[in-house]
Amino acid sequence: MKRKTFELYTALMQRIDPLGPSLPLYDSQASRAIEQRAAARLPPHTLMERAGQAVARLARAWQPHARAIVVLAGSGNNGGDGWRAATLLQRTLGPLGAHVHVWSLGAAERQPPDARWAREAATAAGITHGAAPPPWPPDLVIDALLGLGLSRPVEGPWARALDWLQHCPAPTLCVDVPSGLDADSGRWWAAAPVRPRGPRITLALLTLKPGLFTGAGRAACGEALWFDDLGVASGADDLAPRAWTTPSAHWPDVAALRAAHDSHKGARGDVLVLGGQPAPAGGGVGMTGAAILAARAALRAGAGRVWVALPAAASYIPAFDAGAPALMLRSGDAAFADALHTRAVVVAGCGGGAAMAPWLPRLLQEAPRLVLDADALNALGPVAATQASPDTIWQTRAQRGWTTVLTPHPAEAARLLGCDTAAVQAHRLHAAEALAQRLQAVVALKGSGTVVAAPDATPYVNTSGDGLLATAGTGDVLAGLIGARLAAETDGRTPEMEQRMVAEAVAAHGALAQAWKRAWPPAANDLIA
Ligand SMILES: NC(=O)C1=CN([C@@H]2O[C@H](COP(=O)(O)OP(=O)(O)OC[C@H]3O[C@@H](n4cnc5c(N)ncnc54)[C@H](OP(=O)(O)O)[C@@H]3O)[C@@H](O)[C@H]2O)[C@@H](O)CC1
Ligand SMILES: Nc1ncnc2c1ncn2[C@@H]1O[C@H](COP(=O)(O)OP(=O)(O)O)[C@@H](O)[C@H]1O
Repeated sequence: MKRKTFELYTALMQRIDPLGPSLPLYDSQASRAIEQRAAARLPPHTLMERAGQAVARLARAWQPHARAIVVLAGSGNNGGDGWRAATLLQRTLGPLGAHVHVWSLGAAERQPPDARWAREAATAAGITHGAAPPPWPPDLVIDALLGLGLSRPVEGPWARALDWLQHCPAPTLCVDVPSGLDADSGRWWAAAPVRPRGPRITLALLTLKPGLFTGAGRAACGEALWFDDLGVASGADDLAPRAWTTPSAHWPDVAALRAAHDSHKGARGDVLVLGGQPAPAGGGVGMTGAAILAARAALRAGAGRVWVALPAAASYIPAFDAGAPALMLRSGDAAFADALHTRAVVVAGCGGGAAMAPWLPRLLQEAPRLVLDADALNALGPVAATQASPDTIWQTRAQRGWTTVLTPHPAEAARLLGCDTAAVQAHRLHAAEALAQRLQAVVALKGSGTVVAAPDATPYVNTSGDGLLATAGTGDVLAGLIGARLAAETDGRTPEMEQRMVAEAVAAHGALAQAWKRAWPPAANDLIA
């Protein structure tokens, strides 16, 4: 398709840019409320007509040569969108020799009015349909089985249809929410993991939902996520978003650092990384590299001075890091005293093993700016799992206006919350918020679609990054970046600013993976080379 025609077909919709500006995300309850308000002021079926048109337009723009089209339509309004798109596609592509078949599931008599209208119009237009796929192989599939309405396991014929969808090699356009995905949480409700065989894109309708961006969301949506607000500007509504996507990664700001002619290394902010242990022969866990990665990341991101300290007193301290000679390597005690003196951000945990536990009380009581990662979080487990009462150290830190950031991956978050990893992954936003509230801290719950939560605040969901980050040490890099981001801001800060700064560092971390252009995947250190 010519570029101009593609642009014409997609003019009213937006391709979501993972590195783009912050966007509001609405859960299913708010989306339904926005829909009902809009429907009340529009002629009947307007939203479904617009939804059908949007799906048909994107389908034609994406797969202009498709002539054998299967639409999987469920029994709700998601299926209604599919029926409407089928009619519109048959109308425009039929004269060109195309055939559109609807594979419908669920009881027609239970369809909501809009969906019934769309189905009846389709059957009146002669669209072929049935309770099974057609005998011919499709060259385009439209998934309109389950959308906003899914919130329980998918079983029986629905599960078999999902299985067919996943194994189908044809390009698939998912309507609103990929079938099987929970729009609110990003939980995947089908038994087989999300692994579509063919190319896939998703078109979100009316609102962007948080589940599209976190947990299984990114994998389920496929290569691209498009958005059509159906002419209803949800931002103008008084309904609060459930979350925001992370702000675009304008940090580190190299131009600003260049322009700061009157600055000096002390003005850029200081970071101390307390972590790492030498090899097992030295009694440690052999993870000094983790601390070095965090420290190099902080340096690379513009921190003025970065120290590395090993937490175990008896540990051998390397003379210097040949890959980053600007790092200053010290003993834990000496470095911590310096860090307190200079108000450095202390990033604690990366590869610190069991040696982190004895440090924790001191860190929590004395370090005004603290990022707790990895082994520091593991050492916290029993502390965090108890309900916080007003006199806990967490409350005290918050009352003093001190900064506390935790960066758990899902298994670490599960240990802190006293549940299992699956429970965290099933409710990523809730899990991050619960921890943030309990510990009065900013919490970055890592994984696809990192959630950055803070007490009494709307969380951010990160849109940048991809599977390239699924390699050892990338979490240490993130901890260092967060340290540098916080260190750069020495003046007055509010909790909202701190949450935003952490979100910016998370977004910048993901952007590192997206900027990777070489044939071989990066190791963690390559991302900051
Ligand atoms: N509101 C909006 O923003 C707008 C909405 N629009 C569109 O409507 C969609 C929402 O439609 P919706 O509310 O009818 O829900 P939907 O996703 O079709 O699912 C409900 C159906 O699925 C069934 N079902 C559920 N779980 C199941 C399971 N595990 N296994 C089997 N069946 C299961 C459920 O059955 P039941 O629970 O009744 O047994 C019911 O029949 C939305 O995603 C968008 O595409 C746009 O047109 C305009 C703006
Ligand atoms: N599939 C993925 N998509 C996006 N980000 C990912 C993915 N896998 C891992 N990441 C990111 O990579 C980092 C891994 O951190 P972590 O699990 O702590 O690793 P390590 O402890 O080895 O450094 C986190 O920032 C996480 O969000």
